[in-house]
Amino acid sequence: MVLQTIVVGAGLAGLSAAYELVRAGQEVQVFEARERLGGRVHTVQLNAGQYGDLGAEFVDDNHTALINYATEFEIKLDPACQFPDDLYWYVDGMLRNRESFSAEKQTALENLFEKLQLLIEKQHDPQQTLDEWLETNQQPPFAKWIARLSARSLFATDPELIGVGFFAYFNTLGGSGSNMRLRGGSSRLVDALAKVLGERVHTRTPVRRIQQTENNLVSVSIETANGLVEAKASTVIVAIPWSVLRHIPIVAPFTDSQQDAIFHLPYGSLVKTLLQYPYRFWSKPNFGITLLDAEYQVVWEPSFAQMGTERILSCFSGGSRSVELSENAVDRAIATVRTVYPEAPEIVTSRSYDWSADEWSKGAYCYFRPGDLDRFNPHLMQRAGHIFFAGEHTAPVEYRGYMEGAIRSGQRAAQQVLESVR
Ligand SMILES: Cc1cc2nc3c(=O)[nH]c(=O)nc-3n(C[C@H](O)[C@H](O)[C@H](O)COP(=O)(O)OP(=O)(O)OC[C@H]3O[C@@H](n4cnc5c(N)ncnc54)[C@H](O)[C@@H]3O)c2cc1C
Repeated sequence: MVLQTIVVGAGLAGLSAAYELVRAGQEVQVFEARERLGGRVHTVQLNAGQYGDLGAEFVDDNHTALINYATEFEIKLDPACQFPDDLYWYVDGMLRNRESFSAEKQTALENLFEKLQLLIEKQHDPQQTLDEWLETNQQPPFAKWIARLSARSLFATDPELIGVGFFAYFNTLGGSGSNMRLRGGSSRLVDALAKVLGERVHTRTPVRRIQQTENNLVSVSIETANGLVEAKASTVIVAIPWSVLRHIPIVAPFTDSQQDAIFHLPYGSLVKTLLQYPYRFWSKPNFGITLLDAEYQVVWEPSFAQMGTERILSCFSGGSRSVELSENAVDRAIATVRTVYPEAPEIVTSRSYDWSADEWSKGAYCYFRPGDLDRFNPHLMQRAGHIFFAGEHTAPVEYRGYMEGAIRSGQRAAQQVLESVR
């Protein structure tokens, strides 16, 4: 039997693609390697009915595709952090927000972002890493410190690796600074999409090989409880990270540039650790987002709008520092929180996840090295024969590394499939 469309991967990209195709009256089957759905969206339950997200969590107010789905599925969005008011830095042993910096530091920050803006207005993708640019442009030490910290905390990579063009471009984008969270956790959206798709979604079915055959069908080898099964489809949407795809044999009419991108698109490293405390031990009702130059570079409170006296802190470690945490991740997160709040009590419970060590994501999300925007970007969302691509890495640059990017890419891939069969 020949299926209409096979979707590989049930993260938000694959599920959105399948959902849009089903809405358009197409037949779809989704194959997911893990036992659970959602991929890098992973809500977990903690004590006392509270929950946290080990993967994606924040929704910007310009993430309209996600907000539209949330409205459609009647999932409420709670306010989270508001930028820049809720942003704090732990500098010289003190918590500071932007207003409490000295005039000299404020000017250094303003100049940094102005110079980055000017840089990309002149050159699309300069051949320098963020670190090289900071040094050659003789930025003051405070500006360098903030920029390096931002690379780790936003892009999950090191300033010695990320291209200054991508860093600058991304920093000039974004919503108004008003952030939200899906009430009940990000997995609620995954569950809502999966509910509509029903039995079309299959878990514990890793795809081991993809091949476009001579008769223009795509043959997909799927591992099942009963062994390897071959399925054939007219079109396939591959919605898995390319950090994983590069390890799967795939035969398709790729261009050299597409192959280059599949094999070399880099992914950041990220450990996210949730610490649940018995009570709130900070003075402000809203913990805000605190950036610090430690093993974890960002700490915030995801339980702000949740019931109960327990409070959760999310700790985020990006780049090479996250790789060094290994099995001590929870202890290191506790120590990081105590750097800022020495009075922090013993935790009630914790959950931690290393996304680089995860077999089905092999990294956090993609980033671009110097020159990568020009080298990879034009090829990421192109089809190869009857094989189409979705996933945050194939979204418009401003939505990369976001749930919004995953959803938009899934919707775009579904549209490409529909146009191809018309
Ligand atoms: C720690 C962390 C924090 C984040 N924070 C935010 C945030 O606050 N806000 C935000 O918007 N975004 C955030 N993101 C990014 C967001 O999670 C991703 O951009 C988005 O979820 C990616 O969705 P996707 O569908 O492209 O990929 P994935 O979610 O990775 O889905 C791919 C799916 O394919 C499956 N798969 C892989 N290989 C195979 C195979 N061979 N066969 C079958 N299935 C396979 C995987 O198991 C997975 O389920 C965060 C990411 C991480 C890791």
